[in-house]
Amino acid sequence: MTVHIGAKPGQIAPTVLMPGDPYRARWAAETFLDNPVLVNEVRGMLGFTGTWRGNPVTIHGSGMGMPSMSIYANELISEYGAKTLIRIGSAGAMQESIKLRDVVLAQTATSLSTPSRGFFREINFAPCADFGLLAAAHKAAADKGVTTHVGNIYSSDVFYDDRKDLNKIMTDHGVLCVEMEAAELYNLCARHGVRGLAVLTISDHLITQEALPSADRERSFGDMVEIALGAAFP
Ligand SMILES: O=P(O)(O)O[C@H]1O[C@H](CO)[C@@H](O)[C@H]1O
Ligand SMILES: O=c1cc[nH]c(=O)[nH]1
Repeated sequence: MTVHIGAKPGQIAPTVLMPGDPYRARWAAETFLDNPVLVNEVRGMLGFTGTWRGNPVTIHGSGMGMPSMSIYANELISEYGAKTLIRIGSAGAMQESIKLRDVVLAQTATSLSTPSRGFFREINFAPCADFGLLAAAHKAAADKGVTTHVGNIYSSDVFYDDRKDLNKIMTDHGVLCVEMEAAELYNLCARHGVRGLAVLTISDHLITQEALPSADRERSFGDMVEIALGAAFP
């Protein structure tokens, strides 16, 4: 057990899928895993371990924002030995060519800052996905007939951003979408020598202002979960 995770040693699988939303963790575990067992509920942050095609998998919430992701990723890696961490998150589209429910594979993640800022000091570190996972996710999506967008995303510290000029700069530089955790996940995976990837589903659109309801964000992003599982176990 750790400060934030109540699982016993051995109850967390080497492969962990991480939605921000703990209820998405429950839905994904109950929908896609065989024999899912609740292994954490400290602070209401749910984690489940089961199997997918015979492979052990944990699906554990990260909470919203990079500080929360940092707590769970650090404990999962350092205390439970997680080796592959795949964020399964929602995101806001920043390009007109990207539509609601499209899937984005985050090759790299731009940010204004991350919790690792102090650690890196003068280094402007470029957080990036594990290429093997990225390539496997791309293939898993293609095999399912799901079109993906692959590229740079924006990991923001704010959901309600009053700096609209920043969004335009991101859009003008080809950034695909905005979310709030991937950059720090990639920083931590690099630091600890483990594999990281973010597979995202577009839940709303910063240009068209379209948005899906919260129930859809919790329970309807199955393609993203199957792509993440297919990437982990190609
Ligand atoms: O749906 P999740 O995975 O939580 O991801 C996105 O949704 C939350 C904001 O609504 C942030 O955590 C953002 O990254
Ligand atoms: O962080 C996020 C997630 C979904 N949609 C957004 O606009 N921002």
